[in-house]
Amino acid sequence: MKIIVSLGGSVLAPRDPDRVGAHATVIEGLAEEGHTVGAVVGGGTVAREYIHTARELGANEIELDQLGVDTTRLNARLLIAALSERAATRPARDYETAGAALRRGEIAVMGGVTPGQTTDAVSAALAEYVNADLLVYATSVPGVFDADPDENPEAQRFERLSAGELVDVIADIEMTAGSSAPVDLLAAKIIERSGVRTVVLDGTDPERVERVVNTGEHHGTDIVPAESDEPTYWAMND
Ligand SMILES: Nc1ncnc2c1ncn2[C@@H]1O[C@H](COP(=O)(O)OP(=O)(O)O)[C@@H](O)[C@H]1O
Ligand SMILES: O=c1ccn([C@@H]2O[C@H](COP(=O)(O)OP(=O)(O)O)[C@@H](O)[C@H]2O)c(=O)[nH]1
Repeated sequence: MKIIVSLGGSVLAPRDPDRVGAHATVIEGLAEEGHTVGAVVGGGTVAREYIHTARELGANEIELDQLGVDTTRLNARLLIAALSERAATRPARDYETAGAALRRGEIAVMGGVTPGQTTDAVSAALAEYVNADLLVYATSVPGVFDADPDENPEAQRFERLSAGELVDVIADIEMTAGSSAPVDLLAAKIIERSGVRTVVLDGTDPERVERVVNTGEHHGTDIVPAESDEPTYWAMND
């Protein structure tokens, strides 16, 4: 299968070499099993530290986003450092470069691409560009909820959402540089138009990524194409 894995910066914990190494081991394992694998790495706490400081200094949101992009590329280099020579030697800065690496049988690694989005959108765009079979968001919560679970203990996790429903859920989440969301709005729209099979799961344990790829099993949120005849969260709760 052709798989794009979006590694949330909060999950990669760049100051923890064991965590970075564990994610690299899973990605390498998938490649060794014959899968074509691309990884996109987020900015995490380091990005947010830079963004917070620069915001205090009066930088605008585009300047802050660019700081975030640069930080995601540093984190991407950390993942590359943990991967074997199967991986491209530097983070791809555009989708053509990443796609060419995948065609050569390499593990492509990306960070951010441009201001006004997050690496969630990079992951969705790369998945669409290479016609991926599966897009996995390894984030810091077990899926998409009807409210921020870190703020609302009553938040309910969606087992399944259509891509259109995902857009509706994400649309109200504030988007400033460094803001948090399980999937950003542009990513949700790209997932909707491309119909790429998508799963949002808690990637703290990298083995969950391997399991969803090889068995389809997970305890996160399935984002299914609109025409899916299986009931989604709202249908079940009418
Ligand atoms: N509706 C929601 N469903 C799930 N998580 C949400 C939602 N709204 C906000 N969040 C927040 O989004 C965070 C995940 O986004 P983010 O911090 O960008 O993680 P990552 O590093 O994986 O990209 C969660 O920790 C959660 O607090
Ligand atoms: O293509 C991109 C990727 C990232 N970012 C900026 O970098 C920050 C960190 O990226 P991301 O949110 O994906 O990191 P994570 O949430 O995974 O830590 C984002 O909030 C944006 O401000 C951006 O502007 N364009």
